[in-house]
Amino acid sequence: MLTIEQISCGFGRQEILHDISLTIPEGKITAIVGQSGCGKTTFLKTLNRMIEEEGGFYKGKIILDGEDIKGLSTEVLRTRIGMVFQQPIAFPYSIEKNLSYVLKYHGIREAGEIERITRECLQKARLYDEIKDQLKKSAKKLSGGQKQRLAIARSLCVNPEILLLDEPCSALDMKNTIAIEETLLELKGKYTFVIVTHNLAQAKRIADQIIFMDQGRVLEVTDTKTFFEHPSSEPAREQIQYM
Ligand SMILES: Nc1ncnc2c1ncn2[C@@H]1O[C@H](COP(=O)(O)OP(=O)(O)OP(=O)(O)O)[C@@H](O)[C@H]1O
Repeated sequence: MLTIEQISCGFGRQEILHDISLTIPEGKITAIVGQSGCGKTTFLKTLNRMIEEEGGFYKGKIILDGEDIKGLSTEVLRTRIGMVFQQPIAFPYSIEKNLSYVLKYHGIREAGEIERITRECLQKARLYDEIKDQLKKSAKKLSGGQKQRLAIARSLCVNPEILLLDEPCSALDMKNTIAIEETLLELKGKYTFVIVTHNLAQAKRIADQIIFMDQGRVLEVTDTKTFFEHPSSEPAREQIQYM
């Protein structure tokens, strides 16, 4: 569903990622792994054209359902390809309003409909049961793990096809990490997830496909079992050895 054809990208005159071609399968979890600085986040930011907002560029084609994403407005693209960041973002509103303002922005005005989607997305992100009596309270009071699940719920409420997640668990404890992993496992099929993680064990637990990057290049794109049992590149073998 998302095809990447000969992508190179970078900042200023410096090319950071070189000649990447691969496919992100629909309804699966793809994990992007590789050493710090190899370009994982840059690759993720290219997929929804955030790289250009940060003064970067990309060459090549990114095809979403047969259509070059350059033909889509940024607003439509970000609705279809959502993003969750490493540092959880909770806006300084109530928990409820963190989602409802996004829905209103997208033209949903009917109170019952807003309430239904808000509840459904908080449930999908495994947050609803914990906070259902505090929906009017400030989202700033949530814990880091709850904020990250709120960010996931907010991304889901515009019904994206793909959700990009950049190290979503790196600041979280094991309990919250597991809640997020279970959320992704439960929702795959309905959504396509692409997750950057420095945690190989996490990639092994949840991913269907692994993209292994090294120094701005993709060295392996393979199913998770093959990657961990028979890595084909020396850098991947080295990293797996130290898991
Ligand atoms: N906005 C930017 N301007 C210039 N160079 C950048 C920018 N963002 C990233 N880079 C460079 O791109 C390279 C890849 O960085 P990136 O953050 O994509 O790697 P990463 O694999 O995600 O690293 P980490 O695992 O540490 O988060 C680095 O050399 C970095 O300095």
